[in-house]
Amino acid sequence: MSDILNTILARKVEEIEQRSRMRPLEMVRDRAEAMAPARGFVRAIQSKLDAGAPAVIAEVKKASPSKGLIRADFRPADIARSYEAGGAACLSVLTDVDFFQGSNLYLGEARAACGLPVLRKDFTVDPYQVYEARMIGADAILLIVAALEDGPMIEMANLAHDLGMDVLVEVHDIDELERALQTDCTLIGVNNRNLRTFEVSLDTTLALRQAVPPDRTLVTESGIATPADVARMREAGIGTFLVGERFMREADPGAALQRLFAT
Ligand SMILES: O=P(O)(O)OC[C@@H](O)[C@@H](O)c1c[nH]c2ccccc12
Repeated sequence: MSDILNTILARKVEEIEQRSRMRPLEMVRDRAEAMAPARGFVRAIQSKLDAGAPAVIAEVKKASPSKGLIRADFRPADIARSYEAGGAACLSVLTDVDFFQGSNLYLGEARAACGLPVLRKDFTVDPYQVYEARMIGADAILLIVAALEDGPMIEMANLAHDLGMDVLVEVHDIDELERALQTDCTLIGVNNRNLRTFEVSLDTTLALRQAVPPDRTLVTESGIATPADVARMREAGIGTFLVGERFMREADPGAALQRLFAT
């Protein structure tokens, strides 16, 4: 099977080999463990929800394999400040270099420019990356169930928690959701985009909604572009959103956030 997800994962394994030769695991682990405590990612979402407001995880995303270059004028610090002013609960920053034109540096720049908790958005397949995430300042990581066996998924979720980070566990269908529920992660992301075909449908979220237990928080991810999309999700009881492209195409991403979620 040579779909895009498999291509990315194969490259990721090489990338981790290269990185760990440059900077061995022990060094990354020591630095991760010496970091100041993480900002509470789940906590920031919960406080929006408690106030009756939508909780928006606003994404800092320059490009993607499906859309190519999304934002030419890409300054992560400015984007982060704009998102914070626009009422975002948290940020998500793409750090994958080869497929999303992301960077670990972008995460640091965005985080330093605001007070929001930041998710490192990458394809996490090895504990090395969990330590690395904390070392670069991440407050949360993404685990994509489609990319992981159960053992490593649970192990890396536990490691992230031990390092004080929160975890967003991403699923696309009911089988993946059942696997995700083996972890004790609060945030369950339902990706409306199929990472193998790039097809996007908000029906993905609606189909899985009932199967997410009440002690978890469903995060609807990808393809949210219009007030009608937001209304449809809110009518289904969903309050937490991960949005990238829609904001990245606007000069002022935070103002676009405010407009999209104005009721
Ligand atoms: O730009 P969009 O359609 O608003 O989507 C944001 C986010 O959901 C998407 O970037 C994403 C969701 N899961 C991922 C996994 C890897 C890379 C990217 C993603």
